[in-house]
Amino acid sequence: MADKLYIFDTTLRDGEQVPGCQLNTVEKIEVARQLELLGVDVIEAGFPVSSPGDFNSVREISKAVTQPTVCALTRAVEKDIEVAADALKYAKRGRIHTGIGTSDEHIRYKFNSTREEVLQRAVAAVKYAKRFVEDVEFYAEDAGRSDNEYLARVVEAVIKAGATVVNIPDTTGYCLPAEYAAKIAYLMEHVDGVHRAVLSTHCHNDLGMATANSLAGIVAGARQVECTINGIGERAGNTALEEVVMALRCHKELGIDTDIDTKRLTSTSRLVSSLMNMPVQANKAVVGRNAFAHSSGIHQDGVLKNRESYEIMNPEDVGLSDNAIVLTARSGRAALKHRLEQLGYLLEGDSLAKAYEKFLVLADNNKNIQDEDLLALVGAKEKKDRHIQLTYLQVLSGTLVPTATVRVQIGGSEVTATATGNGPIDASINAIRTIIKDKITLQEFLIQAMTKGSNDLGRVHMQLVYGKVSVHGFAINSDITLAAVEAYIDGVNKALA
Ligand SMILES: CC(=O)SCCNC(=O)CCNC(=O)[C@H](O)C(C)(C)COP(=O)(O)OP(=O)(O)OC[C@H]1O[C@@H](n2cnc3c(N)ncnc32)[C@H](O)[C@@H]1OP(=O)(O)O
Ligand SMILES: CC(C)C(=O)C(=O)O
Repeated sequence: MADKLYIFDTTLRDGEQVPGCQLNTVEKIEVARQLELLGVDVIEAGFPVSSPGDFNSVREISKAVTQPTVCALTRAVEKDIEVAADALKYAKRGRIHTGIGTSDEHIRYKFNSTREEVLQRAVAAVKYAKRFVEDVEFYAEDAGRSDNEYLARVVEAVIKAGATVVNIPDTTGYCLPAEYAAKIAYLMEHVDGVHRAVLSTHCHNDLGMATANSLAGIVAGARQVECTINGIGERAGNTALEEVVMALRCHKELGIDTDIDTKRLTSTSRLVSSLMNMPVQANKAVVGRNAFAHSSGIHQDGVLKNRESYEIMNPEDVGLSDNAIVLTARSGRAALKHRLEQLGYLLEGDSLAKAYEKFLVLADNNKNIQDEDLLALVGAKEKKDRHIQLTYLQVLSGTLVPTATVRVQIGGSEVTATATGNGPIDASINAIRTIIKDKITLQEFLIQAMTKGSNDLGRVHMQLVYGKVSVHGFAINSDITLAAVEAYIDGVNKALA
């Protein structure tokens, strides 16, 4: 049985500190609900004293989610703690996250204070927060640069004062993984009563080591990780939730796991990216556009022979339908053959070699090779020359028996058929089946919105089987019934050809 790592998501607090990423309450609730579905343990919903808007967001999120703990950030200041407690009033499980800087840089310059005074303020803040909630997390800001001996004294004192979780932030993203691991190990070893609280990591990415540092801290004994979706956060960002979660799934030998439903990682990443207007870089680990895209011939050949040749994660596990074989001038014959097969063209030997020669000329001059380019390359018939063409479609659907009337041009004459089904697409396909007598089975059917919004284009992909031939039909239309019928007819044409 793996040890549980608690996932503390701070997308709505530290992530939202990014300029331009501010969300309104409705948007924050949407993200919080998605985080709940994703299975995070704690949602840090905001810093209530900072503005009436943030106060309101924390209060509304407290009402909107039931499973995760809702957490509110404060300084080691009584007023902050009172306001946070008020904002958390409706939370089923509320946590106050209070703290103060413990590095000499913070103590000297930010607070013009002394180590002893800061220690006393830390203890007082935890004790004060305990008056309002049972679950109090303490953060030792800039712990990454804090002296370990002093840090251990602070951690011990706040645990004694009732802290349930103690956060050891590498606020400036300064630490090296071994250094951060040694810090957590030092605390695990030298703090009396350390097992009465959970140690937490909160690593920033200033040197690109946030995930590595978090994992190092986890291996050394921390059992909560503070992270954000897509790694957004102050400056260079925070630890990316998806990276830690998938690293632990890939490295089961560590014996540590989370309750995250990884199949929701991609959709959560896209939601946060679009609401926060923060594009995800194409090569971002786990959720970037290219994270499962293979574009060079040797890799494509390897993946087509066996996915595991170049993939350590299954794309389905992070919520993608499949990996992507992207055709470029660096692709080889295996990838071209594979894509053409998907389009319904089986090329071998000489014909594949000829098509590949033409493909390379095309790819050297075009960054994006479209399916239409490939079809032209193999001399596929234009749509208007296809054996079967749709000329008319009418569907009735709603609270009645879905019915479709379909008219097609087939071998020079027009034929009309009407059928019912359990929905408009089923009815339309049943009508086509009464016209085309050949036994063609629908193996797979996928409808995808191309971007978002109710006026979006729908892309339909159907896999059809005719005897031993398996073909793929595609179509795009803002009317998804029409797109489905066109995709079916596209597949039928390929199968019969
Ligand atoms: C590492 C982090 O991410 S911490 C979280 C960062 N997030 C934010 O700062 C967003 C929300 N912040 C705010 O809205 C405002 O800064 C407020 C409401 C908290 C404070 O606003 P102001 O009262 O105008 O203070 P201002 O922001 O100018 O300065 C911060 C003050 O808090 C003090 N302070 C900073 N951190 C702490 C702390 N953990 N505990 C106690 N006092 C602190 C500073 O020393 C400074 O005090 P001073 O004015 O006596 O020198
Ligand atoms: C407030 C704390 C947890 C923080 O964000 C940091 O230290 O980076």
